Amino acid sequence: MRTALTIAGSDSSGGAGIQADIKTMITNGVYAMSAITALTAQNTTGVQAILNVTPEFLGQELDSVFQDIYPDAVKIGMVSDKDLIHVIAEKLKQYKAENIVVDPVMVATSGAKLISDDAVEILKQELFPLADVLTPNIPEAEVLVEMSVTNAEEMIEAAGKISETYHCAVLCKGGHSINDANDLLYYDGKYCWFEGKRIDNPNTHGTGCTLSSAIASNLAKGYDLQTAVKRSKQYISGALAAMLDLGKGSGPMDHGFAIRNEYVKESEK
Ligand SMILES: Nc1ncnc2c1ncn2[C@@H]1O[C@H](COP(=O)(O)OP(=O)(O)OP(=O)(O)O)[C@@H](O)[C@H]1O
Ligand SMILES: Cc1ncc(COP(=O)(O)O)c(N)n1
Repeated sequence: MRTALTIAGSDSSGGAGIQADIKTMITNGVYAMSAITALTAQNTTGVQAILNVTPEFLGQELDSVFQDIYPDAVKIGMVSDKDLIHVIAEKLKQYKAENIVVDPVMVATSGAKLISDDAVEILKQELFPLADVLTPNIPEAEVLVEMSVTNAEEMIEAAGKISETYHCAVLCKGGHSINDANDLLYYDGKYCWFEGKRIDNPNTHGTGCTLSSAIASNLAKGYDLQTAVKRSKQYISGALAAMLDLGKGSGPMDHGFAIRNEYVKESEK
């Protein structure tokens, strides 16, 4: 069986972070492992508290995983502290990790800041150059290129700049755009769109985590990047269309859709 590792924060409400990643990896047909960067006390209305693990402990988690069950792909989500980012970069290099998907998580759907200001710089310097694909949403792309992104042309320009700077593919996600939910993949100086109809569902807690984990799972299974993104877009659309409505704020998605319909059987092929 192919294997995937998520390096991310725990979300006590189960909608985002490690919990979303593991649900996604299972339903996308890979064995899921985790190295937790932080515990969050969080729900659909906000993030109430964050407790980072120590850099030493994160290093031990990564040693435990890499020295035993080597992951076929690695997804990196919330890492709020620069020393933690440093450890991740060192370990990914030491173990020659492959198929690295970096979701540059900055702000939660609920508005809470999930990364310290000085950590963004270290993320750019140390982790982005190791990534095979970066998956910023529009506000994150704006921070990374210091320009506003309000239409398709600006998405192409921003993704192109990020791709050229860090020498990796960039998937600029369109969930925050006004009209459709079209995502743009920029790689090797080319780009292509993955079109999605906007689903009228306010419960989008964890969409970014889910998409990046689905991409990592599909890369782990040996799909090329374009196919991995295509399958992952299909997965996130299915999870949103299931219209789960839990909690008082922007609720989580229903990964069970994949078990109830043919997605799981299909993903095992
Ligand atoms: N209402 C929607 N209808 C259809 N697809 C959506 C919708 N909202 C988000 N998506 C899709 O979900 C994926 C994640 O995109 P989004 O821009 O929401 O990322 P994000 O902001 O990082 O997510 P998060 O909510 O975890 O922070 C993309 O494929 C995007 O197109
Ligand atoms: C632990 C953790 N990781 C990532 C997110 C971002 O997800 P979202 O923007 O959907 O809240 C989050 N809220 N919590």
